[in-house]
Amino acid sequence: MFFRAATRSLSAQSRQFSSSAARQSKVAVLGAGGGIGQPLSLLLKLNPLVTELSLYDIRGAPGVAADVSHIDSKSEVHGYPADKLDQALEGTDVVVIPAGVPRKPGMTRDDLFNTNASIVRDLAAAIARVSPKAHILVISNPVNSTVPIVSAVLEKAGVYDPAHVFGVTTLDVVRAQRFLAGIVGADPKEVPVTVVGGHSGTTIVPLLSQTPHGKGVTGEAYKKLVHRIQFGGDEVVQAKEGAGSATLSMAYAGARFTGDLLRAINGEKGVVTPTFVKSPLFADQGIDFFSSNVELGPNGVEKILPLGQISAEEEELLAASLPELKKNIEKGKKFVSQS
Ligand SMILES: NC(=O)c1ccc[n+]([C@@H]2O[C@H](COP(=O)([O-])OP(=O)(O)OC[C@H]3O[C@@H](n4cnc5c(N)ncnc54)[C@H](O)[C@@H]3O)[C@@H](O)[C@H]2O)c1
Ligand SMILES: O=C(O)C[C@H](O)C(=O)O
Repeated sequence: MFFRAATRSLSAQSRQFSSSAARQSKVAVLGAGGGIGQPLSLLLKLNPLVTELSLYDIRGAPGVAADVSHIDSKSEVHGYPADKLDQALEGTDVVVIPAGVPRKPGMTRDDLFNTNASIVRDLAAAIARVSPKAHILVISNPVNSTVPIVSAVLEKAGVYDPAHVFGVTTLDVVRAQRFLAGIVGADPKEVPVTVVGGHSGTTIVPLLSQTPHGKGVTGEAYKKLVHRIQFGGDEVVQAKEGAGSATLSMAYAGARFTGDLLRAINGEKGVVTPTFVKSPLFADQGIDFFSSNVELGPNGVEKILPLGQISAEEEELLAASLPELKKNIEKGKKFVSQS
């Protein structure tokens, strides 16, 4: 039931809600002019649960908005240039942040920290001031650090609600399902995979043993599959040869997670998907942000689900992920405390 909800396709979401009365949901995209921002804005325009779309970027958002606004779905679209961030955020229920620089070959996500940390910090400060009750979906890398940055900025401003801040790790789930399906010859929708931990290299931990198809992949094939899921982002970065990282698959993943949240906000029960949130699961080890299956509800994070039974190999992957995750989280927190 949980997995079915988490893996529902965008078109299924649209079909389900196109005829039912939904509440008003204003969604803002910060970084809407970029490689992810543009197709993400397109996909959000197609979601009937989005009633107003607010597109902001320091470059090009009014043009993207004019273009997307001609699509014959119901929502209103407005574009805002660099000096109109506050207007873009006014009255938003959900803010999705793909603003920031992407990797080039040879870089790690952490190499983006110096540029993206201040971008995300400043956007979070504006959200804290203008729309403090909004749900914030962070795509900008390094997610393991940018989510703690957003959280710390909101905390400093006295408006932090941990149930409203999410790191979007859906692309790891999308990849895990696609790659596993390719190996076992199944439809990706039928091979749901929970991916936990963080969103970079070895902090990405797929729990393949929890699915019948995943359990059947062993030995060298298992090792190769785990590596491909953990380093799928590098595959795209290398193939794009310096022109950026995943944009189209990320737009799909971002729209899927936003759609999941909007369905939960609209009262649908049993919407469960992995996301990187403030979490008690490893807090006793000083890791207070972690991605795991989360049940979403009208107020965002409804319930953080335990990892469940995992294999000895997954125990090892998890143990290997925690020190890096802890370092990334602390780096984000320190950046805000020293700002
Ligand atoms: N979470 C994930 O799974 C995931 C997947 C892919 C990419 N990413 C990350 O998403 C980010 C964006 O990637 P991209 O390929 O779209 O990059 P891009 O360079 O194509 O687009 C980024 C956009 O952000 C805008 N921007 C920069 N500073 C801004 C600010 N202060 N306010 C508003 N907009 C601003 C730029 O003008 C640009 O249009 C990168 O950090 C990338 O690493 C995350
Ligand atoms: O790999 C990247 O830098 C972008 C993104 O985090 C991804 O997983 O594709």
